[in-house]
Amino acid sequence: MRYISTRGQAPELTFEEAMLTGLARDGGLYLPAEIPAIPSDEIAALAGQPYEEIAFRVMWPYVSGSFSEDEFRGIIARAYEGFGHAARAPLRQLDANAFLLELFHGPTLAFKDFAMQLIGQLFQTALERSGERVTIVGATSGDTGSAAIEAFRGLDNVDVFILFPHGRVSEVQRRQMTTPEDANVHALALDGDFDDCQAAVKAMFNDFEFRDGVRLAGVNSINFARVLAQVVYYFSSATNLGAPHRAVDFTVPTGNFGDIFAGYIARRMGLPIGRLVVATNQNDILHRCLSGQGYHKGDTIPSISPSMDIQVSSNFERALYYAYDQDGRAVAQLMDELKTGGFEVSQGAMQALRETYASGRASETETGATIRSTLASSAELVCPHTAVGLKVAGEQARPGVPMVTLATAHPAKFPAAVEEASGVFPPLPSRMGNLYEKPERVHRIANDLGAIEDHIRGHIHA
Ligand SMILES: Cc1ncc(COP(=O)(O)O)c(C=O)c1O
Ligand SMILES: N[C@@H](CCOP(=O)(O)O)C(=O)O
Repeated sequence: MRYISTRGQAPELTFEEAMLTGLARDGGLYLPAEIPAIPSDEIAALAGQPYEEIAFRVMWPYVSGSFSEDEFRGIIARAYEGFGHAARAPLRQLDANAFLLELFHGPTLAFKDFAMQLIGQLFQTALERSGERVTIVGATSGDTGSAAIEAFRGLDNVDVFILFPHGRVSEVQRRQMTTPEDANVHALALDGDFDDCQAAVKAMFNDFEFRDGVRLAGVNSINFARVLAQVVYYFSSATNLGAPHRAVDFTVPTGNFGDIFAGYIARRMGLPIGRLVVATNQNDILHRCLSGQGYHKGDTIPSISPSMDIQVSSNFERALYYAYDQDGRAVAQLMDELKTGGFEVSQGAMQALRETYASGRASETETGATIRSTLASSAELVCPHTAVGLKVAGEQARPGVPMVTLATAHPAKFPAAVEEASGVFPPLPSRMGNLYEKPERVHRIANDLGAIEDHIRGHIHA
């Protein structure tokens, strides 16, 4: 399997090379040159299999040139052994056709663990083989950072630097990033918002001297391995609900578009997903775009679902690549226009997007009301991101078609917002230990590329 850039101007890579490379050298995002299809009978045979077996069968065609079968089975086993639920991604029924896919049983209580635990193992295997070391730099609005730190802390051949927006993540998210004692973990609180953090990471990748000098690697969803790991739970949940013999719809609380794009890949592989519904909070640039208003950046407004407070939705570039018939030049042109504020989507591309994606938004009031109403109707306390999804799923549900909403984080990651909405304080699961009592270690940093690069160069420990 070869991997190509959405902008068409970077070298083609293997899976392992693309995984260790992060952003393509033309600024684009890597994608498999072809998306392998799984025949219907093989999809049917996934029903009832352990999560790890489904993960192997779904991902194997993408990675087989880079890892042996035994290696990859071992990687998957180690990635998910620490999850707090035997099913890894259990489905919970809310009513006749409404389901929650619980993706928060991993070590940091968010869906990011599904991919990050896996790529932690993939990186270790690849780096031990090559004897190389890398510097991981990531941007987070809260969950990617904690999951990345958990997956890479303590490794000798990796330093992990995480940029998060100062004052704009929840206390639990911040503590998950600032309390690990490992010398290779570096939490950086940036004076700016998530988009500033993400722009800084992309700028570091585009500074080739810095990039090559520190052997930069990325674990944001610019890394296709992140997206690939998330394809698996679409298969595990849909086959549990009767796929491939019937279609299933999904609603995905969306910010950087990685999670919902994984659903698109699953659909292209043959999983009968009817609709993929993008659910946004009040930072609704994606909903506006999918409603035909173009993609135009505004100010990011802090919300009670902070992990989705995003304007530049990184993986939307991958969706545009397919909507524009895999025309890298057209994508590069749109991304150039985005630098100065935004772009219009052509009629043909808009039609292609609408064939796959529907969308909706939830205001702050609606998010809080959904946390309350879900608790009342289903005795289920949900996090604000999941509540955004449930509100939109309620509007988009179709008679007779199961609608699965992705429960992307545990409510205990956002206790203040959940308690204010519901009157119930969500306690941290006991496996999180004494997170609230541990000392924090964090470096506050200006939104200045030179200062960030200098800090990173000066703090690589290996
Ligand atoms: C809890 C939570 N829900 C939803 C999202 C949005 O996911 P994506 O960025 O893949 O669209 C995020 C951030 O990634 C998140 O942390
Ligand atoms: N919501 C994310 C933002 C980064 O997204 P990623 O999927 O590209 O890593 C977060 O929690 O950090």
